[in-house]
Amino acid sequence: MTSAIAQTTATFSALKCKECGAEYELKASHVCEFCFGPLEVTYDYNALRRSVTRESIQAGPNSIWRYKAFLPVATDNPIDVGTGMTPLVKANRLARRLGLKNLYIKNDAVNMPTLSFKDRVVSVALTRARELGFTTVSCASTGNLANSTAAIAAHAGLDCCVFIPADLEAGKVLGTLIYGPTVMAVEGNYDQVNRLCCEVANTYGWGFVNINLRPYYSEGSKTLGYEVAEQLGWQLPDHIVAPLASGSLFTKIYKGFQEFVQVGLVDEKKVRFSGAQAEGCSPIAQAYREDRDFIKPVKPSTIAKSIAIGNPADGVYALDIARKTNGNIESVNDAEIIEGIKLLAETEGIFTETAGGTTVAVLKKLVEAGKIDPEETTVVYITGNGLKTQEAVQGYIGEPLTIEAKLDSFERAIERARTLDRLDWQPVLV
Ligand SMILES: Cc1ncc(COP(=O)(O)O)c(C=O)c1O
Ligand SMILES: N[C@@H](CCOP(=O)(O)O)C(=O)O
Repeated sequence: MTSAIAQTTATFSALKCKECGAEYELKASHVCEFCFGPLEVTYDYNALRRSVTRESIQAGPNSIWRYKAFLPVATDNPIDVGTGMTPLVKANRLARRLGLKNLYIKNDAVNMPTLSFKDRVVSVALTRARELGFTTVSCASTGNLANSTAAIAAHAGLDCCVFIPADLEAGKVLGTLIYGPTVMAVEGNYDQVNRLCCEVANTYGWGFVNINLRPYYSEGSKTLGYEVAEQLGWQLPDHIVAPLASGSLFTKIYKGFQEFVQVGLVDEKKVRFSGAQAEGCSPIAQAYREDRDFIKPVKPSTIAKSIAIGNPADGVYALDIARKTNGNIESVNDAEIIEGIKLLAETEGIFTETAGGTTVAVLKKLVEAGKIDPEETTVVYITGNGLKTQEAVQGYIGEPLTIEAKLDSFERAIERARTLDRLDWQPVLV
């Protein structure tokens, strides 16, 4: 079996406004000149139907690039740092705890190279940036995107300058600086960082992955839909639960499923889409609850900093998908987010960051409210790694028991652990 990237003629043809349908050439641009709607890449699905099969995908590399025909890059040598094809874990212990039967975790906490789903979108964006002739790349980030942009730019030999809010977690800041980019820590929240970056993008000839390259960048998230379909044996799940910040990830998983149906790789199915937000930044959940079809921007205040976007670019599209698929959008508070992180770690051995804690906590809330059928095949998207947001659980997970290097010290500690309720299992003696 070869793992070569299939030589394909480009199947993407234009940028199209999601609102008014105006078409544009494939340049670095993200907003419609007529109605200010977002631009999206269009594909020739008839050509894809003729040229792509399950077998041709499986013969491709063990990375997102096995789906290259569905991604907006022309080169046969994309930047491949092993991104994608992360495990789809059958989460039996978590399922039992919640009273579900068919629960899966799509684990992007172990994505390469920087342990979040952002490696997918950045691999696509920087490949496209190179094609469009950019030598400097940039982003407005809540942390994970900065990690990813810096790492993949380093690999590709691109100059890099990233913008983050100044109050990010240490792991996120260090996880960017290590790759040697220029890091601008902006005094302000993500929405202010993003506004500044829009101005910088108008002044400097840089490729901003989530601004002027956004139509290409966002397509990378479709691979989270494709992989789940392939890993479930070329079937769609019944229900997915995913975190929402800008709403882009959510809408692109939906687009990924739809495209696989459209080209005949999977059978049609109505997948329910449920979204998760932190209560301290839940503009989409609020609109959902209040039955509004517009988003009122909010000022974020939550430990879930990676998803703290108060003015979500794709919020209305995420809202629409949740409604039309009979899904839900829920929010949880910071204490529930911490419990969500612990629950996933203790049942499945997966340490997620605050975005994942939010998603697991929302899953629990939806199950308790009877909004997830125990029989449904449900996939929960875990999008980032807990090692980057250790501050969030500090003080909530106990301390190690310090002992002398002597057997009796150990045995006293075992007794102490039992009385402190820190040992709920019986040590086996020889
Ligand atoms: C770990 C993590 N999960 C989820 C999201 C949400 O993605 P989106 O902004 O596409 O909704 C982000 C960033 O926004 C993130 O960093
Ligand atoms: N959460 C992102 C920042 C925003 O990304 P976008 O896709 O919503 O533009 C990050 O990890 O930095």
